[in-house]
Amino acid sequence: MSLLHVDHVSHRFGGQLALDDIDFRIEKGEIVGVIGRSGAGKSTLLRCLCALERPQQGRILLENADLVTLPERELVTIRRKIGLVFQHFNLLESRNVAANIELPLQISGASKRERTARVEELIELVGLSGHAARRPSQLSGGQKQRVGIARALAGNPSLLLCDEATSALDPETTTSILELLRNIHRKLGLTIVLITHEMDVVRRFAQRILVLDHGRLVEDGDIGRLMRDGLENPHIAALLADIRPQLPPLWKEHLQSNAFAGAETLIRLALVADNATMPLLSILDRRFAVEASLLQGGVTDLAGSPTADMIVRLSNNASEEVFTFLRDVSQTMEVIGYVAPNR
Ligand SMILES: Nc1ncnc2c1ncn2[C@@H]1O[C@H](COP(=O)(O)OP(=O)(O)OP(=O)(O)O)[C@@H](O)[C@H]1O
Repeated sequence: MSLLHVDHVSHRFGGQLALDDIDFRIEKGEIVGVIGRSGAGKSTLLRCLCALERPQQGRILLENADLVTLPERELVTIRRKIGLVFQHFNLLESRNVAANIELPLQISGASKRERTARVEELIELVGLSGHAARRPSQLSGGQKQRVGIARALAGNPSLLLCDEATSALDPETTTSILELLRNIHRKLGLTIVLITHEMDVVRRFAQRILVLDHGRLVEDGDIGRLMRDGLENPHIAALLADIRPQLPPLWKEHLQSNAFAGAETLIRLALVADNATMPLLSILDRRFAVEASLLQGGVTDLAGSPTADMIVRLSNNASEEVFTFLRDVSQTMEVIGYVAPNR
């Protein structure tokens, strides 16, 4: 039995199909990233997963209980199996750190002794020892999110759902929160679903990725495989666009979209799998006598595999044979434009 089975779920707002026949399973202990651009359906899916929205079609089975058909009073119990971590933390300023973490335990009727012991344990788990008496306003964004995570874990959920949990944080704090989530996963074997629009977060954290696009599930697979094919897969490449090398502004100014006599060509290409580490520039020089210079990019690590992603300038003697070779080694090779020589 899967921990979660989203079984052919569709949901419409008026004429707008927000979720279109979404179907996937999540097994216990998985770390899954759900990614999509704005309007892809991420929030709607999240709301359905925590039974805040009932989809019009399909089933959502959490440990075999169908969130779509359960009566409201039974949903209260089921919702306790889901820990929610929010983008903007949603902490109560009237309560200190310990009391914020304690809140769900109070609501579920745990005894004072149980609550105190659990809160102490959670404060240590999220690295906030010594901060129990502080108010949210006395904490940094990263510390607030640690409180949010501790509160989400208070009731020992089966599933931790993180809704853009790092989107309000700076890159360094994002890294520390992802490390914390990874540690928690290791220690507790918890199942974590991270819903985000940030590909960089997903590629660093998740084991598996689900890509939503216009309400449809367009990719579902092992992150290593998808990242290795990533730049050659249109859905993944579009999501990676933000973290791909960009042409420096100085070059953009002089870029022309049509070729002209004597023009040099600027190309963007990604080399994946075995091609990632090929000495491309020296091959172009030796085999084709084309002078190629790297303007931006290099070899990066995508889910543990080297991937070269770069913008390259080719001298004006690059023939059709050269472009055929480049398309052969990189399916994503594209001409960005043309510049006058000696720029
Ligand atoms: N309450 C609503 N009423 C009408 N349409 C809605 C409602 N909520 C979402 N939609 C529509 O459903 C589609 C999916 O929206 P959703 O908010 O789930 O996307 P998202 O991926 O979370 O986007 P974002 O990253 O911008 O939050 C969008 O076209 C949106 O306009």
